[in-house]
Amino acid sequence: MKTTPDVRVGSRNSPMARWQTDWCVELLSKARPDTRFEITTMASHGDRYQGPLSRIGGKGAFVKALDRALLDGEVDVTVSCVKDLPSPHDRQPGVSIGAVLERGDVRDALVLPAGRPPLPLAELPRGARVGTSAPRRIAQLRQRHPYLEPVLVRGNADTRIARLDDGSRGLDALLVAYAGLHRLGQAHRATEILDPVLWLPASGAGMVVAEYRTGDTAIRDLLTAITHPATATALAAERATLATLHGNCTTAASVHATLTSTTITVDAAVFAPDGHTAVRTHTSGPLQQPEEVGRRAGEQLLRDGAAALLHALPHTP
Ligand SMILES: NCc1[nH]cc(CCC(=O)O)c1CC(=O)O
Repeated sequence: MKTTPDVRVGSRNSPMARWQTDWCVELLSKARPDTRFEITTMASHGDRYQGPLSRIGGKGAFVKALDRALLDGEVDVTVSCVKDLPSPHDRQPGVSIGAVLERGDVRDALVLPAGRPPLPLAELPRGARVGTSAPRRIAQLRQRHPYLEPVLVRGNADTRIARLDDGSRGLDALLVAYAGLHRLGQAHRATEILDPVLWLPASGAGMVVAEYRTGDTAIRDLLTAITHPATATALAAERATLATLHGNCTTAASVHATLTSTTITVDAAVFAPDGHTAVRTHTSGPLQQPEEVGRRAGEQLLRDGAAALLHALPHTP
C-alpha cells in the first residue's frame, strides 16, 4: 500500500495568520482527504517589533522565519496574506506562490473605541487621532481628511483594536482591513466600510496565498488544486503593476484588479506621502493577459510621474 507523507504547513502565530492557515488546511484536507496536514506556528520579527517596519527591512520581517523554515525543509508550505509579502522584486528566491485562495473583501473599515457613538470617517471631529501605519492609508487621510491626525500604530489587528479600546494611545479611531476584522470575528466593530472607488484599497487586499519551495512539484500540484482562478488572475495583474513600479513598504500605492468574463481592469494610484499629489490609472485588457495589463498600468503611472512619488522618504518618525 502506498503511504502518503504528511505535509507540514508553516504559519505565523497571530490570530489572523492562524485563521488563514486553518482555512488553507481545511481546503487542502478536502482536496486530499488521505493526507495528514500538520501546522507549525512561528513568531515573526515583524510581529514582535512594534516600531516602523522600514527600520527592520520592510515586510520581509513578516515572512523571514516562514521562508527560512521552508528553505530549510522544516515545513513544506507556508501561508501568508499577500499584503504582508515583500514586493515581487524583493521576494526571497527559491520561494514560489502555489495556491491563491478566494479573495475576501478588499475594503478598509473604520473602527471606533468600544462604547463610542458610531461615526463615519467624514464625521470625526477636527484633530481626531486615527491609528494606522500603512503609507497608503496615511496619504489618503492627508488628502481627503487633512484635519484628522494620523497616528502610527503597528501590531497585529487584534492588538491594535485592544489599544484603541484601552485608550492607551489616545486614539479616536482605527483604519483596518475589513477582511481582517472578519477573520478575527470582529466585523461588527466596523462603523463604516469605505467605498473602494473613493478610498483606494491595498494591492493584494483580502488575498491569502500558500507558498512552497520552488521545484517541489508534488507540493506545487497539491496547491494548484485549491487555487481560486479568478483571484490568481487578479493577483498576477496587481503584482505585475507593483513590480513595474518598483515600490516598497514605504510606498503609498493602491492597486486593484477587477474582472469581467472577458476583461481585466487595473485601477491603481500612487500618492505622495503628504497626500497632495496622486497619479492614477484605469487600464483594461483581455482577461487572458493579467501580467500584460498590470504592467501597462504600472508603466502608465510611471509616465504620469509616479517615480518621483515612489521613493519619497518614509513619513514615519
Ligand atoms: N497590514 C497588515 C494586514 N495584512 C493583511 C491584513 C488584513 C487582511 C487582508 O487584507 O488580506 C492586515 C490588517 C490590516 O491591514 O488592517
